[in-house]
Amino acid sequence: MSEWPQGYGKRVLDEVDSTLNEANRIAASLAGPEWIMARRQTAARGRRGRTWVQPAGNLAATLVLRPVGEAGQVALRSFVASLALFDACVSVTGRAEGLALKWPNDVLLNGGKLAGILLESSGHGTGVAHLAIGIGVNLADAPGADAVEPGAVRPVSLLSETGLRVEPEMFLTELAAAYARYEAQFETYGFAPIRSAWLARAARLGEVITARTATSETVGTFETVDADGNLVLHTAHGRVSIPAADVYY
Ligand SMILES: O=C(O)CCCC[C@@H]1SC[C@@H]2NC(=O)N[C@@H]21
Repeated sequence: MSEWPQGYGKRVLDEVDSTLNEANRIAASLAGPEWIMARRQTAARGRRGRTWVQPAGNLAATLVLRPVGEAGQVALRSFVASLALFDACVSVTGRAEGLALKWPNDVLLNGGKLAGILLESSGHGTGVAHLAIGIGVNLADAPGADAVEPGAVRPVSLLSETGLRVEPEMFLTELAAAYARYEAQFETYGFAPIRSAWLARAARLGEVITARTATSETVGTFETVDADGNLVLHTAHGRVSIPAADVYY
């Protein structure tokens, strides 16, 4: 069991609309990074405007930061957070087998979606005033397959896949400790080591995948993630670099 990381605050709420909303409300008053956890969310959101379903016993948390740097660099914390999530899963289960990262930042377990991340920021000019990293982990229960769109990875829970019951607050401590380690690495050495570590845990690297946006679909071999965090596919028309999309297998 890890120690709570120094320099990071924590607040635990019984109920809130969304920990991302709470992050927006308190960001200006914070002196340092703060984790907000909620046992229940009444209006949780996922990526691309989707609703996030949070059965009881699952983790819902948001980390609020005031990062230095321009927006593109700040957004790379999506990879920092997904690596931390991966490590927290290893800490609580004692094994990395079956775990993988799906671009841009989902954590998969046995091929199903165990956890998702949603980054939101408020900005001024090219900078970012605060960054909120919202994280949902299906610890106890996963929403039914009907809660996700056709073709999406099926949701799974840690309990159903491993038989392990992990309390949200205990998981949050592992997550916060892992995040603090990767954040320190990112601040000292930049994106390169984070990128390498992420690629070493990537799902479907070298395989044909589909990247979809609201207006386009690209099919190609998953070559790499570049130095800006873009998904790089080798397609019939050459190399394509994709900054934002949903990936389908
Ligand atoms: O679509 C995804 O995969 C991202 C899901 C992010 C869910 C988390 S739960 C805590 C935080 N609060 C929210 O309203 N959403 C994020």
